[in-house]
Amino acid sequence: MSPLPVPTGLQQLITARVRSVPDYPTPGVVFRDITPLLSDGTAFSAVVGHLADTFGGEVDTVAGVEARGFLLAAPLAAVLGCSLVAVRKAGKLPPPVLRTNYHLEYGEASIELSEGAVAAGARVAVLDDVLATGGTAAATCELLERAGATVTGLGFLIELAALRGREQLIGRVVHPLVSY
Ligand SMILES: O=P(O)(O)OC[C@H]1O[C@H](OP(=O)(O)OP(=O)(O)O)[C@H](O)[C@@H]1O
Ligand SMILES: Nc1ncnc2[nH]cnc12
Repeated sequence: MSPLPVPTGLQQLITARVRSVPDYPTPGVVFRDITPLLSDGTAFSAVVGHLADTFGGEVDTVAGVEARGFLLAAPLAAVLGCSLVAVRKAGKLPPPVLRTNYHLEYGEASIELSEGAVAAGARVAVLDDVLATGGTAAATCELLERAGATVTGLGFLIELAALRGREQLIGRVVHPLVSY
């Protein structure tokens, strides 16, 4: 698939509604807070609409990464009429699960996927708010592929380009709506 160009007006809407918080959650990190965007129904609807235009007809399932990825994946799955899969932080899903460990910009974590949550052969869009180092997204792809799914593409509200997350996603379709 080839992602649609993001209209300049939509990019401006997003950047105007993402709050940058220095030194959170640890010194040196600039945290990109999407809650002002979520508070603006028009902007949020435009974001989901663009993602639907991008992934519509190309996927059977939308996978959201806990927690902020759920906020994008759930409305997208509903608009597309696709199934929704939750990729969760370790310990939140009942067994049996597939699990993997990964590194974050500000720590380490493990994520899990319920066995049987995604159909073998399903075409999946992975959704998250931020692509930073790419550890979360790469780990999510690994879990989905271990489950037998195909990752058609990954959608992000924000790419933090300096953290070079795309290097973890070489060969994949990566579609951020804005890049910082
Ligand atoms: O590209 P990476 O370096 O892996 O970072 C990106 C991930 O970090 C954030 O999640 P976080 O783990 O902070 O969890 P949250 O959504 O529950 O706040 C963000 O929502 C992405 O999932
Ligand atoms: N700087 C950042 N802001 C928001 N979410 C993040 N996830 C990883 N890095 C982040």
